[in-house]
Amino acid sequence: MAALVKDQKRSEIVVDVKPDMVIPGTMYLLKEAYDRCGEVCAEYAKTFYLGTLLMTPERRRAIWAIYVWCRRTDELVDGHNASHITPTALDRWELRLEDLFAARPYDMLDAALSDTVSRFPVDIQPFKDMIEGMRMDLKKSRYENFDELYLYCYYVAGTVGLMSVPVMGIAPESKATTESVYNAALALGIANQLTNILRDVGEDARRGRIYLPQDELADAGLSDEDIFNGKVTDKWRNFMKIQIKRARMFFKQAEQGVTELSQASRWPVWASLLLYRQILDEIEANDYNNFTKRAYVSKAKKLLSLPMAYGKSFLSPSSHTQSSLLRV
Ligand SMILES: CC(C)=CCC/C(C)=C/CC/C(C)=C/CC/C(C)=C/[C@@H]1[C@@H](COP(=O)(O)OP(=O)(O)O)[C@]1(C)CC/C=C(\C)CC/C=C(\C)CCC=C(C)C
Ligand SMILES: [Mn+2]
Repeated sequence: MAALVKDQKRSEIVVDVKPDMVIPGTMYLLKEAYDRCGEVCAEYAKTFYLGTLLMTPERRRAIWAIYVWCRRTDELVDGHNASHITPTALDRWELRLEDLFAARPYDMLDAALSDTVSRFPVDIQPFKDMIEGMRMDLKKSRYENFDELYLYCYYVAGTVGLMSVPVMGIAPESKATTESVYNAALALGIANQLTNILRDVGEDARRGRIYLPQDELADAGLSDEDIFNGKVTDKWRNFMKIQIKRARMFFKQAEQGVTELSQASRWPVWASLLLYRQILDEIEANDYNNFTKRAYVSKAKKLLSLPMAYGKSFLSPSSHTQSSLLRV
């Protein structure tokens, strides 16, 4: 959060940015705003930031602006001041979102996103839905079944995919339907969030939260108490195997869509997909102890993923002979 608040003074300068009208000084301020988003992104998500460097400059800075808005939204409920956050504060954050979509940004980071949404066909709904996910997080700490958990994952993570595709762009030569690409983007968000949840079981339990389907826990002969006790048993291992399998299924679903994105956008997406998916391998390598051991992908493995992602980014989009993703 320090990176977000570091330049509060400068943040008061940018108001009412009209993207295509050059008011003396405005372009400079906008550049500064985007640069700040890049810095935040580099600080919080180094590998992902590296990945964005291959994108076209306009797309790259737009993704940074979206990243920063998501990070700030998450910080509202997970950051240092989280205990003071009420649904009213989230309502105010949503009004601020509406203002920035109407070209009335509140601070410099909002100004960057305001400019982004004026340049790319980004819809406000996924942003509103992410705020809804944060509201859900404030009032709910258990999920009855996978449907309920899926909805939460859509709100806080699937939305990121929907926000990003209009910026990343679909390859002009792709024959895939727009709908299928959005579905893949949604699947990547869900896969990432399920992975997050499986990695953080212990950490979340210590905050009294269990983001696992209660009915599936019961089917596996497990209760909340077992999670709070944090003992790795065969019941737990079997339960985890099923959860990991499902997360991998969503990653698989996402894979086909990555190839349909514009060439320069594929690398960062492949990189994040490969990196995040490896967290699941690490949970297995930890013998499913996600209570006291944090699954962590080593720097060496991370580095190895980058050329692999780069290679995959040259796979061609679907041709007219591949039917499952066809654009109609
Ligand atoms: C066709 C196709 C596959 C297109 C690609 C679509 C795409 C770019 C999908 C991105 C999916 C993605 C990276 C989702 C993020 C999921 C995530 C980790 C959400 C986290 C939510 C809250 O969880 P929690 O509080 O439990 O987690 P922490 O303990 O706090 O970590 C989030 C933290 C919500 C906030 C999300 C972000 C800060 C990430 C935003 C990322 C982007 C805008 C960039 C996406 C671009 C790339 C290249 C991955
Ligand atoms: Mn969080």
